[in-house]
Amino acid sequence: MSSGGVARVFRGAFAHSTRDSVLSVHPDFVLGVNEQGKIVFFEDGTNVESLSHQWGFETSDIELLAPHEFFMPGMVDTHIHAPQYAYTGTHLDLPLLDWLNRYTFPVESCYVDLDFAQDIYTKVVKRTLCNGTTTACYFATIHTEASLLLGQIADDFGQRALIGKVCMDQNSMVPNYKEQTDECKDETDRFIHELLKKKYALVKPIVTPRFAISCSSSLLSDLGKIAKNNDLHIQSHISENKEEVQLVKELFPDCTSYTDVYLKHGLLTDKTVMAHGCYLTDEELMIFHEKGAAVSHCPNSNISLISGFLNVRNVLKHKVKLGLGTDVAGGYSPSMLDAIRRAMDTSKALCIQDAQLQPLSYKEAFRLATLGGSEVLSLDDCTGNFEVGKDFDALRVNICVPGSPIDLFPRDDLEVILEKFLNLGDDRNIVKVYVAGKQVVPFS
Ligand SMILES: O=c1[nH]c(=O)c2nc[nH]c2[nH]1
Ligand SMILES: [Zn+2]
Repeated sequence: MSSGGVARVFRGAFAHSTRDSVLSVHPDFVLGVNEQGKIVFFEDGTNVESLSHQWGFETSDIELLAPHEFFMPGMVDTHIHAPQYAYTGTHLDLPLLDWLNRYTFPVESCYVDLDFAQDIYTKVVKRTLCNGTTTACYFATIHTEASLLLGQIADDFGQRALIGKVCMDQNSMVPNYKEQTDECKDETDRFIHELLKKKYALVKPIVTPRFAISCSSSLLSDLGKIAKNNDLHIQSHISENKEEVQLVKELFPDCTSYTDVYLKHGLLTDKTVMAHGCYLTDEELMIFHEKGAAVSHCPNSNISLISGFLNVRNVLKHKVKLGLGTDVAGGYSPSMLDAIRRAMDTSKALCIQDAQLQPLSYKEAFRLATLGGSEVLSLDDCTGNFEVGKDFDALRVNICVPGSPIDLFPRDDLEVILEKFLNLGDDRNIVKVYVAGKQVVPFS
């Protein structure tokens, strides 16, 4: 395309969320992307002539979408365990703590083997990208080298990612899967500095205490300091299952709540994302709000491990930042479309129990999977929707691909098409994926 600051121009239907609107649909818009992958204009299709003069492109160079196609923002998986992809879709017969001991820790301990890591990590990055996850917030394992490898693979395939080397110095059930406290702190420092040294444009480290049960108080404090000194993101788990909440109470008797454990150790900041939160009290949600900390709602995992139901309405009422996570492999699906569907199912299940509750709409679930996720990861200045100045992270969706699981009818408008895609679509309908303006699916 001609010079003048625009590298690609698309024209067709767009759907996204904004700060003020849970769903904004534009049946005929034009969007321009510059060489740096940033959106430089996003306007009504009737402005195309003046835009072509202003930005110096030929209208014949515009990429036109078909009537059954639309763009939506790439989805943000705010919580996924890359190593657990090795057994996704299996091992869902035990509650959380038994599940960790029986299946998760033995598998995660294998990532000392970099060939094994390379295979699984390549597959999880490719699978999530094909399913429309343009940004992923990953847990890796305790192994620094394999965690760095996950960062390299995400960078190679062009996925935006936060990568966490898992920190744990307590593990009575699988004692070979933990580190000594000092070693864990030193390796976390090394991981952060090695990853930052790579200067990947879209891949950054995130401080990752596994959860309060597998970390000593001393390790939690060290990690709080590391995050503060390096201005880093933090991720962990909180209040997923009743047995876990009870054990945390016993392990940290000086703390008033599970939230207080992380608060006291400097781990609850405006760059913190905590997965699950099914049993957070209103007082704890108020602390989340005050600190600007976020919750990752992982509905597939919450049901699969029989953990609990997160009341999304109550989280939103407390103005706590909220996004969706697949939580592979406690959640059996790596697709954020599944997370959207399970979030709506969970909300409806809660409505069966309480007729006063308002179910989550598909529009709200769409927002959580896109803009909400970007807010959770404090990346909403660069991704989450099609605002000018943000990176072009987008899915080109085609409802009428061969073998499509969706049928369209003449009266289906853009909102109906979007709703059908969210409820019925899959990776066959996601014909192209862009991250920061670069086409990353189909793979080059
Ligand atoms: O769903 C979960 N998956 C995990 O790997 C994990 N570790 C601590 N708590 C956890 N919850
Ligand atoms: Zn998890």
